Amino acid sequence: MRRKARPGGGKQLELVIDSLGARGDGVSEHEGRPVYVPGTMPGDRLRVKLVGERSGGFKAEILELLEAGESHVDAPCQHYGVCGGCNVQHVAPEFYRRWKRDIVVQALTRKGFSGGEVAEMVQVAAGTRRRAVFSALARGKKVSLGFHERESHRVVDVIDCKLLNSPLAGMIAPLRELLMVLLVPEQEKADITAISSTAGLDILVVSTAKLTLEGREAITAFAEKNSVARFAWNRPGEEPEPVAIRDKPIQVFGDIPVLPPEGAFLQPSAEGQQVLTDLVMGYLPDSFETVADLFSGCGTFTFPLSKRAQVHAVEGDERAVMALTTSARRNETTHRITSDCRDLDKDPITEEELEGGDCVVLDPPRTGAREQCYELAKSDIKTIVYVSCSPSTFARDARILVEGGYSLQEVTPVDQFIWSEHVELVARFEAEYDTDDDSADLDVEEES
Ligand SMILES: C[S@@+](CC[C@H](N)C(=O)[O-])C[C@H]1O[C@@H](n2cnc3c(N)ncnc32)[C@H](O)[C@@H]1O
Repeated sequence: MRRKARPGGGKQLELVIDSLGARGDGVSEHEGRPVYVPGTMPGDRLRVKLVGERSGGFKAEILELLEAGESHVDAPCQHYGVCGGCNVQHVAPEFYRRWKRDIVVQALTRKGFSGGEVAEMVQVAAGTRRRAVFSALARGKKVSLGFHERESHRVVDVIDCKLLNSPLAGMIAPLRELLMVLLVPEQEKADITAISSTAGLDILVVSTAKLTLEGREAITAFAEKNSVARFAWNRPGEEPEPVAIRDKPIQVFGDIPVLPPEGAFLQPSAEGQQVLTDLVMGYLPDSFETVADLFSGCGTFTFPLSKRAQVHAVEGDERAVMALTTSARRNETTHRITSDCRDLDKDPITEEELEGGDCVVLDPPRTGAREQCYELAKSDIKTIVYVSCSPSTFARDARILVEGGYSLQEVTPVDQFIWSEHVELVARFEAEYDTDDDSADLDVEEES
């Protein structure tokens, strides 16, 4: 039988890296096509092997680093190069800051913006991650617990992770021990969302493994020993079952305590949450009466916003809306909070529903908020603050808003996903002066 030809042919060559691509790989050129080499930097001289195709070019692996570029530094983590979590730990801090900010600038210039709107990037420190999703896999008598290798289903057995805060980092070894009881008998796998809260860890395991009596007892003992507030088990397609509840894993938004559902979306670090909240608050006008908080989650921005105005929070996850409304009912906020569970892609808040509102804050998932932005573009909302975790879908949506008569005033990149190619941002749009508006004409005449 003939063996399938390997893309790139396994060919070996020597090259020099020219730039760092948007996915964090060094980029060079071979036969007029780009060559992407993970773990490399501009100025690196290397011997590589072509191992596949990517984006009209080649993927390559390093065989030997012959000479390192001046911004190529040693990665601080022992799992670097294998773990898919952090692919740019080899980049010197100053180069890293410029490269990450530039990802935002380039996404905007591709959509016809000048890029001059982009402010300096705000960085969150390593060692602060309070929410992480781990993978676990039983093989024989062992369980690997950590993160996926890059572009692979293999799990890197993480000993030490530089991103995690100390409660999460300290949980890895005991959790691995526990998973031996839970996953080894059936040789199962699991996804584990772990969140640190003021009351202790909040852990959700999603797995098809059957939970035995021995497993339940092991979870209870683990929870007692490791300051776990809540430990829930979730078979896919079923509701999460709380197996051990020792306390309420409360999160605080503004100064309002909220009890999120198991495995809830939260900003990955408390520090990042504060940075984003401060930017959102700072981009809103000094005084306004109403604001819609779209894609509100459990109320990260809703509660701080409620100190300044009446808030209407809209979110697609029913359990998150429940957490938000329960907390709004229990805790006095200065202004009223209303909420709605709604799919904003299929059923965006319409131009008519937005009528008379002052401001909108939106924080969609990576796919952006195209349908919602078409409605916003037609509305008479004065200020829109857009929080995004994807510069490219943000730039697409920004173009919709600008074509609808908004101006993009400022964009601040935020680095919460440290040592990865992911970058977040907060942006402010203002409604442009409408010359067809008679009342606006009148105001100008009266002033002059
Ligand atoms: C990036 S998170 C932001 C959540 C919140 N603003 C925060 O900072 O914690 C995006 C939120 O959008 C929600 N979501 C995703 N798709 C949605 C949709 N089509 N309609 C409404 N909400 C959606 C998710 O459940 C998630 O809570």
